[in-house]
Amino acid sequence: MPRTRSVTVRAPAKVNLQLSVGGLREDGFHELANVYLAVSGYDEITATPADRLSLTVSGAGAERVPTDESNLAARAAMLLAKHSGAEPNVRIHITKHLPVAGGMAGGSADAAGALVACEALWNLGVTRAELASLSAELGSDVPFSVLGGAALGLGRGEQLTPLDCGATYHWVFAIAGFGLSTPAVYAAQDRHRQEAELPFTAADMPVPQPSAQLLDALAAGDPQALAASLSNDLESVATAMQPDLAKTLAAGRASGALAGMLCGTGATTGFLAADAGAAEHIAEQLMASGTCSSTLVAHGPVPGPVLL
Ligand SMILES: C[C@@](CO)(OP(=O)(O)O)[C@H](O)COP(=O)(O)OP(=O)(O)OC[C@H]1O[C@@H](n2ccc(N)nc2=O)[C@H](O)[C@@H]1O
Ligand SMILES: Nc1ncnc2c1ncn2[C@@H]1O[C@H](COP(=O)(O)OP(=O)(O)O)[C@@H](O)[C@H]1O
Repeated sequence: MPRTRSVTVRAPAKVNLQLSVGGLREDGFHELANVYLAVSGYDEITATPADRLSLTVSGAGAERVPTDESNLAARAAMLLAKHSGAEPNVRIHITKHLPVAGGMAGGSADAAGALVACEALWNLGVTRAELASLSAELGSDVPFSVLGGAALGLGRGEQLTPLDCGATYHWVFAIAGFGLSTPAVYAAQDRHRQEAELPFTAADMPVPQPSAQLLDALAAGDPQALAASLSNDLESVATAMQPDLAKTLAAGRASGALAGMLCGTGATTGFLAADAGAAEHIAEQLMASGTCSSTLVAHGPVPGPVLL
């Protein structure tokens, strides 16, 4: 029996511990070796029975999120309804806390949250693994947002293998006052490779591989070793597009972070801290530096979307 009352889910952000970008494929996506970690910053997604599909958004950056059928959460509800033969008769409300176009997979979190909320509302008995596999058509990051935890993502990021984490890792995220478009950053990386006369197509480049050093450090629960293994191939091109990011990275590193890096395609920067106390200190220093608009102190791994 479908539920008659609202279902609310909180859905986490992600950080990429390794983002190795291989060649451009004919379908317009890049081959990746993408190591994901779900972290404790969340959007909330509420699904309420209704006589048609509708969507509203509130919270930070809500004015930059579409409320029509292009919203990833609305697309998720339509996809699940089609898959299960249900009618997408649901009112979805998203409360944004995650940065929009921030490289933390906020939109993917909203899609994952909508899938989990609608699955519960319509009482479909679809497993989390099925939701993850279904969700790949919504976006490359959405399957990870459905599963959470830590995982290696191959292909365009959607082919997931769960990873062991030997510890909870503490992070500070510096939210920028601007966003960066994911396709624009990937395209800038391709242009850079072409201008440098480097190979840039999947036909001419090897498939990127996960770093054994990173996976060992992650499993060992050693933040110092993890810090030494973090990498993001898109950091230099994104920093060239938004030079202010270099100032934020410098400020976080100077305040005692074990490492600082761009989150995905940005514009958020992430700083790994030795422990929870160090994370609070780094967040204070980052705000005092004036190089970001806000900070998020978070830890990971955390599970995927959870019913509240
Ligand atoms: C860079 C990453 C790292 O996790 O995250 P963000 O920084 O955006 O959060 C992802 O690759 C983003 O995944 P996602 O945001 O789901 O992207 P999608 O909707 O699948 O694709 C949007 C566009 O990004 C580019 N794209 C995406 C994934 C990929 N492997 N190669 C690409 O070239 C393509 O131009 C594509 O049209
Ligand atoms: N539910 C959603 N939340 C945020 N952005 C969304 C959503 N649905 C669609 N979008 C669009 O996707 C773009 C990327 O959003 P987001 O997922 O926040 O960033 P990123 O891909 O950098 O992690 C936004 O600029 C917005 O236009």
